[in-house]
Amino acid sequence: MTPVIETTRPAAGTTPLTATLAVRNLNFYYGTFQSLKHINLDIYEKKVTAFIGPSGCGKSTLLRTFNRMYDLYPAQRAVGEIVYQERNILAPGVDVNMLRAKVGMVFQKPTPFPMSVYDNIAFGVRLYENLSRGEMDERVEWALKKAALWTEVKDKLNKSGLSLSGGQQQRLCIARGVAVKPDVLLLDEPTSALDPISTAKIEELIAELKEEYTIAIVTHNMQQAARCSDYTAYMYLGELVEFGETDQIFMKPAKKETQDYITGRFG
Ligand SMILES: Nc1ncnc2c1ncn2[C@@H]1O[C@H](COP(=O)(O)OP(=O)(O)OP(=O)(O)O)[C@@H](O)[C@H]1O
Repeated sequence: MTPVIETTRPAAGTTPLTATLAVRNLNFYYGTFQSLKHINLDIYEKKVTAFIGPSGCGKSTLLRTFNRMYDLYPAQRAVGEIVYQERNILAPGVDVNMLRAKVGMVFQKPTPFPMSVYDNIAFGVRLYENLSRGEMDERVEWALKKAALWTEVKDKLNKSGLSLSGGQQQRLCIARGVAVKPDVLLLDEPTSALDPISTAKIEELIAELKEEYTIAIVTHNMQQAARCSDYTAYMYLGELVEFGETDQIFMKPAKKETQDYITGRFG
């Protein structure tokens, strides 16, 4: 098969992989509608996993199971196992607030809180830690540096987060997620509302963040998946069609459906 999209990342190393999240026979229901069917896959530690597939195939639904975001809605139900730190996070009795601190999420549309840049970061940290003012200042600076935003906002820490540009707001949301020191960052189409320069900044940021965090990203942009991710999952109609190293998925997909989707012959 001819290469479909060239990837430029180095080949995957030989270091053994650790599954930060192990998804086992996961099914998901919106009321009576089943939107995920028997999903099995591992999200590897300190790797970027991209979820691709046509609209409505279940990418966001799957991402939202990883920190039980769906729990906020009574008719939504996940059945199966997602093992994180040797525990099934779907089981009753899991501390969902703690889970969401460890498995943070950034949404498609930037969602800063209507408060200062500083407080956007400090707000979440205060929920979990009791830091002195000096320690909090350090944490805010650290998180903004991690999100490659510090130099742009260091003189505007008391300005509203909503006064920043769209790209800056999205990096503020990433800083907010990173500030509570999570293990996993879930990014749901994080650049779809951004211009190419902001998109490039977020992609660079993803490459840096994966040194320390496990990242799962939903994207409609094939080039972005090819550029940013180490592993790619192709989904269709609630099923996981193919999962593998990004190079393999984009250059030599095993399934014809995957090939058709990434070459644009589908949908
Ligand atoms: N709140 C909801 N209530 C009922 N059905 C829903 C709800 N949210 C999503 N669905 C359905 O679940 C399926 C999966 O939706 P999901 O949003 O996960 O897809 P997606 O792959 O992320 O799509 P997109 O790329 O368009 O964002 C779709 O059939 C959708 O209509």
